[in-house]
Amino acid sequence: MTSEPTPFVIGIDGPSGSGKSSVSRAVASRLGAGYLDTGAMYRALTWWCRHTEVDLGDAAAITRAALELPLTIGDDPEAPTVLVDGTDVAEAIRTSEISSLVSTIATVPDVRVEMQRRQRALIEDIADRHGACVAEGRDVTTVIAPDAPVRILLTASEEARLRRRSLEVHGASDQAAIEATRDQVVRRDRDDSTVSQFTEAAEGVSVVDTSDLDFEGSVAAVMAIVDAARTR
Ligand SMILES: Nc1ncnc2c1ncn2[C@@H]1O[C@H](COP(=O)(O)OP(=O)(O)OP(=O)(O)O)[C@@H](O)[C@H]1O
Ligand SMILES: Nc1ccn([C@H]2C[C@H](O)[C@@H](COP(=O)(O)O)O2)c(=O)n1
Repeated sequence: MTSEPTPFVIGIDGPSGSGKSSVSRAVASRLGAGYLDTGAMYRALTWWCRHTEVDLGDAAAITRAALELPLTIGDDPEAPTVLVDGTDVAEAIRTSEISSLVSTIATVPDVRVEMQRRQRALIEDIADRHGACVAEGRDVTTVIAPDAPVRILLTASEEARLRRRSLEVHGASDQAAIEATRDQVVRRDRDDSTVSQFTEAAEGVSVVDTSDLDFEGSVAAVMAIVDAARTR
């Protein structure tokens, strides 16, 4: 009798601008795996709260919105889709407004419980259907999938992360562009790290520092860890 191969889960956490989303998508594509961007789920909830005029100072109202959130998230790493109540919000959730508000939502404890419940179910489903799932965020390696066979903390220096994000958002990395990006990177990480541990690797989590790597180098470093785990 042959047994079914165990679905393979790769968890990648890290601070803002470390390259989690872009590297995770590239790795998932190379592996033919499904992809889950857990941060997109918090962003979608933030968009939904704004859209339905939820008071962002009211934690109970935000929690109710999280429980009711009509979210459909795609798992194709080449084209990850995010629909809320049938509306395509993939672009709308990346605005500076959502980036600056999302931590307020993501630090409500009961919101996290609901999002983590959804994320565990999604990872299981994606891994079952594709044979493997690359899931990225802030607490995948520690809370959502602490038993995943591959767990990676993708880091980069604050300077590198600010430079990357300001290039992406403002098309420049001069001092003015860096200052305009600081809130979305440094303040957001400070707020987010009050509820998740993504600045230091938990036991058993491999660290990939991308500060001095180019994008392909970051992908290759993650692939080397994945390949080693697959042949174990
Ligand atoms: N060596 C590198 N490794 C990964 N990404 C890099 C690298 N150099 C530049 N980048 C670029 O940095 C930018 C930020 O990457 P990405 O959005 O994947 O980060 P992130 O960790 O998911 O950030 P956030 O949590 O804020 O969404 C992207 O435009 C990416 O192409
Ligand atoms: N597992 C996760 C993923 C994300 N968040 C929060 C923290 C971020 O500010 C926000 C958006 O994530 P991003 O798109 O920047 O990766 O969502 C979290 O708390 N836990």
